[in-house]
Amino acid sequence: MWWKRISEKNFDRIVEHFIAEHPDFSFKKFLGYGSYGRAYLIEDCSSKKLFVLKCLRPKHRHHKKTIYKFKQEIHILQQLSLPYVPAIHLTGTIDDCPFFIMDYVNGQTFEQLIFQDGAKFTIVRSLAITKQLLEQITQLHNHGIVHRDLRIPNILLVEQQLHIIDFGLATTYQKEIDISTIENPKRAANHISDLYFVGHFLLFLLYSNYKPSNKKEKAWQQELQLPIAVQDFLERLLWIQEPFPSALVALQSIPQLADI
Ligand SMILES: Nc1ncnc2c1ncn2[C@@H]1O[C@H](COP(=O)(O)OP(=O)(O)OP(=O)(O)O)[C@@H](O)[C@H]1O
Repeated sequence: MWWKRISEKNFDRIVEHFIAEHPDFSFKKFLGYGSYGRAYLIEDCSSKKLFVLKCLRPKHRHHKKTIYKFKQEIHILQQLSLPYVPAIHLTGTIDDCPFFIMDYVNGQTFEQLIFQDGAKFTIVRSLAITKQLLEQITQLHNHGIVHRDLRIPNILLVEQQLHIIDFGLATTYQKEIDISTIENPKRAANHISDLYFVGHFLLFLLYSNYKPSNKKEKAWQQELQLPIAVQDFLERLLWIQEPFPSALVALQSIPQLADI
């Protein structure tokens, strides 16, 4: 019956069964879940290539707004054809829940690198990584898409190359937004949102190398004691100072070695 609630565990079994019945794929494991979706690792039986099946969580399967958002993620990924964004290979529904199959990004998220592996990023390395991210974001914006969720679990490193996943909050780039009307930079449908997230991403990288000298927490400007060019750059990303007018200008404004 349509109103019957399926537990997430039962749903995992339904997905596993669906994959087992599919002639092309085999089920490997459950990867994780977010607020909208559950993700599973699957393998193409002939090429042995790994893919991710992302499915709407069953508790949302009758929520029109959530289904719309989920389908928008599919639509956005279908529009993009970029080497650092997973391509979509198949879409469909499992027990009334929409799903899609995309490339598996076989790397580590920056959340894993920093908090599990204890990776430390110097200022120079942090800026080099941020430069790569800004190059990708500039391209995304040129394709008319804003990601709006560029957090450390959604950015992965694969052999020194960054990859971006989870386009669940992405939207089309709106050119005509008056910046003075933006109340929440995280939700803005233009560069302001992604640059704000890049600012936080860069702070995570820089804090990986920070050793607190006393227990009292201070503002990042006092704790990190960054070269002024880096602090100014961060403050513009975070909209503490005048924001950059585009991701391209932010990219062109990355502090150079001589400024550090
Ligand atoms: N293309 C992918 N390649 C590798 N891992 C992925 C991929 N897509 C998702 N994952 C992993 O699967 C897990 C669940 O991802 P999913 O995007 O469903 O949820 P989420 O990131 O927590 O966010 P949301 O709340 O936006 O749905 C996460 O651990 C994520 O790293």
